[in-house]
Amino acid sequence: MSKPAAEPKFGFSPIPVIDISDPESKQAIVKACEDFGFFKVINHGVSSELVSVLEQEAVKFFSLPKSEKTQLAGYPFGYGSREIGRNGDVGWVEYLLMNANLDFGSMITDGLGIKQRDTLSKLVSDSNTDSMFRLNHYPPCPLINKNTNGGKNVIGFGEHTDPQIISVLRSNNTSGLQICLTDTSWISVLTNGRFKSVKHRVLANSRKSRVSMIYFAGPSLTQRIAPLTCLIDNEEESLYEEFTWSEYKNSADNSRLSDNRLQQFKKEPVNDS
Ligand SMILES: O=C(O)CCC(=O)C(=O)O
Ligand SMILES: [Fe+2]
Repeated sequence: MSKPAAEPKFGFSPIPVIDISDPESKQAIVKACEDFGFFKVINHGVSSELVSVLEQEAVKFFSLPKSEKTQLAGYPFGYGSREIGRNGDVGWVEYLLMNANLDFGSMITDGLGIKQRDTLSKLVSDSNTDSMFRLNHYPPCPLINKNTNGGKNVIGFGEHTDPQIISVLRSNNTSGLQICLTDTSWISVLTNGRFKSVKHRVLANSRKSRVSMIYFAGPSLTQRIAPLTCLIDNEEESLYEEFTWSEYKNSADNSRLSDNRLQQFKKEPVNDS
């Protein structure tokens, strides 16, 4: 069971909304990645029928008896409940994590003005990428009650930055996702600090269930991770030591949800004095 959460230090501010049917949207995407690390997409061309079928299937799956769902329990892929990762993080959530593969990186590459059109998309679109699809279900939470916990928040999914390179999220109409606008400690290595990776969390709801679906795009395990050379100036130093995706994943596997997983790869600042 999750502990009642401390008062949020999460800020609120209008999130950029990007119409990706607009040819100018590529620049807006890059600006949103630099300023927030988060944006809402409209006119994305994914049919509402498809989305609602997927959502209904997710609801059907999570409505199955626990004994049937736990037959799919596994790590890293499979069904899980309450425990997030293997290092003691818990939340008011159950989920199903699957292996998956899509190509959508080229839009961001275009916006960054990278000539080789598919640089980023290649990273996350190989046939053997470490990409995944996650369904989350946050059932109504009876613990959010004035008598039992003073009406405090209950954490559905604790504060974290996503472990992969790009995340695409869709949720039903139940609110709960909060993004932290004041503390963006996770900084993308590939853009040498240019793009932000936003901290976020989900609060459980006392009456309604929340269902979310997220596609996490990642590269292949052997991929070397370093700033894209076309994005850094000649004199600009990389902020991070080089590492492979598999080295990063191994260290991420041993971290807690709120840890900064890139810290160990960060270069020591040079002291001029
Ligand atoms: O359920 C949500 O809306 C977000 C979940 C999330 O942040 C995650 O699965 O990484
Ligand atoms: Fe997340």
